[in-house]
Amino acid sequence: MRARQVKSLPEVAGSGDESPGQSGAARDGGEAADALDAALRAEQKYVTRVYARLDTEREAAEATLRSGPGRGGGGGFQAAVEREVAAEEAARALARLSGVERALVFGRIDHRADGDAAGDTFYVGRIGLRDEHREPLLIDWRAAAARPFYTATAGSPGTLVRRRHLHLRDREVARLDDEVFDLEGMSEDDRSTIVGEAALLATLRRGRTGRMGDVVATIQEEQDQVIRDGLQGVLVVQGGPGTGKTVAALHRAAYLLYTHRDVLERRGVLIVGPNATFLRYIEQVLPGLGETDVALATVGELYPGVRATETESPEVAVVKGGLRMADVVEAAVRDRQRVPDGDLEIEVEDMTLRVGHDECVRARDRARALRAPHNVQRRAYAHALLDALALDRAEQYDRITDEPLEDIAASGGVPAWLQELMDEAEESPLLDEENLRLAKAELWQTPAVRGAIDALWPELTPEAFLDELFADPERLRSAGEALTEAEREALRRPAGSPWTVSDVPLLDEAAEWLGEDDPAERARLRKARREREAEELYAREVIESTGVADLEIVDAAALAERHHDDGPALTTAQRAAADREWAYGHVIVDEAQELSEMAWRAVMRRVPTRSLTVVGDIAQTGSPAGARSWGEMLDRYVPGRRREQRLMVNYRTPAAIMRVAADVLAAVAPGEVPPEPVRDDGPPPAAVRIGPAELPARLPELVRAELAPIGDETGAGKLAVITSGAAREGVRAALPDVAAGTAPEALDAPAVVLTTTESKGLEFDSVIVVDPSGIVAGAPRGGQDLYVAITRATRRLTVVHDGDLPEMLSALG
Ligand SMILES: Nc1ncnc2c1ncn2[C@@H]1O[C@H](COP(=O)(O)OP(=O)(O)OP(=O)(O)O)[C@@H](O)[C@H]1O
Repeated sequence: MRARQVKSLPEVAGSGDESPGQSGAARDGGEAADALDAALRAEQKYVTRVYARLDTEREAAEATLRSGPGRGGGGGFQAAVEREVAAEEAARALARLSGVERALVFGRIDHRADGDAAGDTFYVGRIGLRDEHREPLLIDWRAAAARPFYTATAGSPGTLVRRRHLHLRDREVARLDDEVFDLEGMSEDDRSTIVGEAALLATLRRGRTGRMGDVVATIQEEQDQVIRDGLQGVLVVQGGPGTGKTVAALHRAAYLLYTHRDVLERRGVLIVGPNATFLRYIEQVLPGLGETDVALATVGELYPGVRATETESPEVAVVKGGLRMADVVEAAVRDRQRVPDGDLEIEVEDMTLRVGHDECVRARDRARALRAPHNVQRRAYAHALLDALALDRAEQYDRITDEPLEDIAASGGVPAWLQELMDEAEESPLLDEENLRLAKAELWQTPAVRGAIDALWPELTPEAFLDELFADPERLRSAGEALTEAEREALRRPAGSPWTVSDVPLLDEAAEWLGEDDPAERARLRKARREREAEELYAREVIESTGVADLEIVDAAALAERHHDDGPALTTAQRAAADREWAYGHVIVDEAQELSEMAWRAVMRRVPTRSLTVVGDIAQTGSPAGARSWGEMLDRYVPGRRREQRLMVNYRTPAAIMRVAADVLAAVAPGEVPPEPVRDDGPPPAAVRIGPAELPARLPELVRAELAPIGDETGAGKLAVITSGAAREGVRAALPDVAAGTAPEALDAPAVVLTTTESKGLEFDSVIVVDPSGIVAGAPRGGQDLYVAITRATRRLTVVHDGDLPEMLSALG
């Protein structure tokens, strides 16, 4: 049973009193109303003060920005940097202060009195603010002092005597919810971690807007543990649908950046999510949480320069996602490092230059022995062959000039002085160092030589390499020994085919083996990186020495960048996203169950410190190349070193829908326990039988009927029609006016048609699932897809079917 200790004022009489610790003794209605008024007035006064402070700070930042860094003003580089620091600080402060207008203050905690001394009271909000005397006015939700607001439970309230939720409408205090902790006699129930229930349920009842809500005011204890877990190592967050995994992961990103800013501001945080729609869905939340330096990417975007969105058939996805592809890529790279079958022979200016087969093999082996990627090893191979070719040419020249003399010598007519010269020449090397260098350079410019070396050991981009591999059955056969004939056949496709999501980890793998293809570009990047680091160090020193060291709002890296190239300042996230070899300070993977083994390799490469948060639900794995267990994917990277947190409370799906979902879960993942729903509202889910022929007439009707109550209740509801792949075209034809797919506008539309894959991670007030049997039959993990589809609803679920309902939905029959 859940302990219900939350009362909305005015039920909690006396809690309007400023003195903490009073519990709700019964009073008559008049007194309670007075208490509520007094409480609201007192809180309004405080909230007004906090907003006034926000305005003052905003104006100050604006004024600094208006005066600008100033172009002139002398004072040398140091002064120029100082002015930039001030402007930079002001710009960042302004961005920070502007993003928090809504619900700036949302909580208050009262600590127990200590002897005669009154207990401390703190207000908790989206950022920290101090008054004009530098006294704390508002505590940042991520600060240690705010922690009890999230962690206190009836069972373990710590030193708290009261927690209060403040609900603001614009800048007005609209409602208060109090929780008065009774220190005696309240047993701790597992589910009593759902604290602030009234505040929570109010948040949950809000209509969906197509954007993930900001739930910073109602973070729950089990989520708080996830958010504030340490930075080091791998944290796995396993939880059923709607348990707030994404919410917790986003708040964790904000929390980590706040708490470990020193490490993370320069290295950044990467969030990997399932699809572009999903990332769009969450990206507005991050600035709201006070952070902008977080890079978001799908797996299809992990390799700079490619944005893959197309997926493959399950068979191809399984092959491309499997670890054996790492061997295939390695073997295919080695296949591009050839020696000629016999001797290497090249026609140059009427002369046949020759390098013996054995020498070619030695050159290749020496190049391969270098611990360097293919394109770098190629240079060693080319040098060795050029050496041999230059020598061969010199010998041939030598023979030509020597021949007439040798003829004379053979006839015994060589004068002594000439014999001496010939002996000397015999002993001295044919080419000195300088001549060798010149000869090699010249040969390198000769098309026949360059062509021969390119053919043996070509310089390769990952794109060209993979394209050629998949287009050439011979290459696939040679490199794909680890695969079956059918698997190799599955990989085949015409040259120039568009990149798919499962190609991206392979491009990344290939890039590791091949290395940068342009040494000059690589050197330029290295030099630029070194210079920027020096600038950053300098900017940091200036920031510290000038005393504007409220460092959380000054980014030395961005400042140095601006100084460095005078171009637009790039954020850490932007720089990181453009650099394949960027090492992030922390990586968060959401819907992580979908990542293939090859995708995990690409992710792990981006975080050599193995500081990761892995968020997902094994029972929702839809991708045939995705995870069956966390150990299967992660153990090889962090053997025995991962922590696991489970989220067990479902904040999204009402109990009646969850009962149906539980049957599906039992069928597809018998070991998994469905999360317990918090909500018990909304109508029972329904099944409607509609044949394909009737869809055009009846589906629009159903959509209209579903949208009407949503609109009436909140005015901002959302509906999704989630369909099987097989029924998709029919559904779209039946709903020509309804948005479809993952285009950005679709999120803002009142209704949208999606496939199960597209609906991953999203939620809607009302969901119509079309063709459940088709969903189950349409993919190797179709049952999991159905589980995902029916758990997207926050209020209403209708299942449209033609034949019999699948067995696992029999509760709807
Ligand atoms: N503490 C909370 N207070 C208010 N709302 C919450 C809280 N935690 C989660 N929610 C809400 O519950 C819903 C589900 O959260 P979220 O999308 O993070 O779940 P999830 O575990 O990622 O789900 P899925 O696995 O199905 O994608 C969201 O609307 C979120 O705002």
